[in-house]
Amino acid sequence: MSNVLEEIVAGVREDAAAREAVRPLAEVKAAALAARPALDAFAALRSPGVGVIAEVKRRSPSRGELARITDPAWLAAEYEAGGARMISVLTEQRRFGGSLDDLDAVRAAVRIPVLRKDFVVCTYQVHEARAHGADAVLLIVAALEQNTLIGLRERIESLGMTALVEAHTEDEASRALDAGARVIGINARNLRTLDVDRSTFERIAPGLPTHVVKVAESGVRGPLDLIEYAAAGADAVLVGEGLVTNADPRQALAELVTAGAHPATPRASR
Ligand SMILES: O=C(O)c1ccccc1NCC(=O)[C@H](O)[C@H](O)COP(=O)(O)O
Repeated sequence: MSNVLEEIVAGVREDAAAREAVRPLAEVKAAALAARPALDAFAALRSPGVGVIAEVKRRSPSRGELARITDPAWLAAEYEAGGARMISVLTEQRRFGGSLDDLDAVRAAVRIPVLRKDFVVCTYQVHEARAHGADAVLLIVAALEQNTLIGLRERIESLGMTALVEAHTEDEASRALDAGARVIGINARNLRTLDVDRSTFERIAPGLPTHVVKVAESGVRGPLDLIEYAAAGADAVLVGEGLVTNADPRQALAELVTAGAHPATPRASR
């Protein structure tokens, strides 16, 4: 694990333990079972065109403060109106400024699937995601032992949600496949240097089987970046900074969606 990832995960474990001390697992499990059934994020990502997963992202280790998001529900509704396939909500608090309150607000504001984007390392967080209305949950291969990765993926899917399994290298992509992932994100952000290298996707994605949904994560700042990822086989892109720093996120999103639906993109008619 890189140092940044290790530090983030250590904080996440402490915070999850603190929440569990207040609201025990049994209670969260009951709330997850009582929640409205999860929407089918897998189907949403497989529909024609290159989909956009639009992220609610306040700040990050690599870029510091990105945007003062005072109303995540408004932002998510703008994303939905612009044509987003799914909303990604960063719920990690210490380094990204997110929270489960953001997840609640976004869930209540949109009809499309919502992803809990966090550093998920235990089953408590998975049940918590469902209890707060998430339809999909991110799992980062680099943060997890293989048996834990398999267990968490199975738990996510047993609750009707979709696991987006994130890889940064060929080895991690093959671990994601071995763990049974149906949706694999290739993140172009190197977790040691935090630099973004979009060629990571074109290096790794062609090695993945066609039945796997491929999500290109990080580094999309405009339609040309989406087109580049689409040419390399992306089914969807995950975009944070390029949207939250734009004065008109709905318009910025709509421009990406238009590019993703263009007949020249490989997925436009699929
Ligand atoms: O964004 C970071 O600095 C970061 C650092 C360490 C671990 C994860 C990090 N980001 C999470 C993400 O994967 C991005 O938020 C997501 O892919 C969107 O990226 P971007 O469009 O470049 O904001």
